[in-house]
Amino acid sequence: MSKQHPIISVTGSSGAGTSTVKHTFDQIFRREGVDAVSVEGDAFHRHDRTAMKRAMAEAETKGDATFSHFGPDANLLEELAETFRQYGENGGGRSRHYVHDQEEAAFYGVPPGSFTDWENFPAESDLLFYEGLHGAVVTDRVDVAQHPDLKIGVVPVINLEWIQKVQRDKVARGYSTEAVMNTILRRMPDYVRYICPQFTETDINFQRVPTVDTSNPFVARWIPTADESIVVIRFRNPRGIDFPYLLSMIHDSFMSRANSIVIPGGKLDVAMQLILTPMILKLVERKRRA
Ligand SMILES: Nc1ncnc2c1ncn2[C@@H]1O[C@H](COP(=O)(O)OP(=O)(O)OP(=O)(O)O)[C@@H](O)[C@H]1O
Ligand SMILES: O=C(CO)[C@H](O)[C@H](O)COP(=O)(O)O
Repeated sequence: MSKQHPIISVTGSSGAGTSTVKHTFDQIFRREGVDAVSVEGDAFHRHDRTAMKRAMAEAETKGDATFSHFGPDANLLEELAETFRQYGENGGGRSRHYVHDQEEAAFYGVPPGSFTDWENFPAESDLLFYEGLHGAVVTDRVDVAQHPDLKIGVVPVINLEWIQKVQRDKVARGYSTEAVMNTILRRMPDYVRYICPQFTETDINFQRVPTVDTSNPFVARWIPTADESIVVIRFRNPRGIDFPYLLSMIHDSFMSRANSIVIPGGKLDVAMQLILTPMILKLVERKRRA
């Protein structure tokens, strides 16, 4: 945590919607004139796609069929924690991009499945914004969660998360349903051990819940729309959250617990703006005063 160089982390599983939520943050940053350095969690994968396949095959020869991108050994979590620590100390650090598909390859100029070179952060920025798998992770070797000043969880209920992953991986990344199912199965132990526990570390969780039948996510032909879902927003510490204001601004919202508000799916963007803008401004004002 740092007054001078604050960090916001948005954490979610693969397909949860963290990249989508980044657009909402980008809008807030642009509108409020906040200069944010962006870090994608995939930049801290340990291996490129070819090396990852090799590492998975090697693990399998040793009887481990669950080596995955969700776990600590497939990622540079120490480096991620060190990047957060360094940014908090002096605003410095570096990142890179993991290129998933042809479109990104055309943009970054390196083939799908590879990394761009590491690049240093610009000399001046207002805050660091992380979006990815491990923004609030704690393992026996590393504590990433201690660094961000604001931690957000993006956590659709699991059937919906799988539908989002299957559709995105098939349409945008060219994988078959079978291949995505195998990835989900491989990652399950790490999902339980390293992804889920993060959502007790986060300050606010946004959990999208479909209101249509998603009981077999592997045959769904489209992602339930905003109108076909509700969102549960849960605050770890509800003190200081102006619930009457949120309830009055978000039509058809209601409190389901003392620290949780439920909103119609179509109001997610406006709810995020109402909730997050004052929090972001507080961090930036604290920085400018420090
Ligand atoms: N609130 C939402 N409503 C409808 N569709 C959504 C929503 N959030 C995400 N999606 C869809 O789900 C898919 C996955 O979302 P996204 O790419 O943002 O996930 P991600 O968490 O960034 O995944 P990864 O870490 O694997 O890149 C996309 O097709 C996206 O359009
Ligand atoms: O979404 C992911 C993690 O957030 C991807 O599964 C990971 O980045 C590896 O990608 P690929 O399987 O396309 O090489």
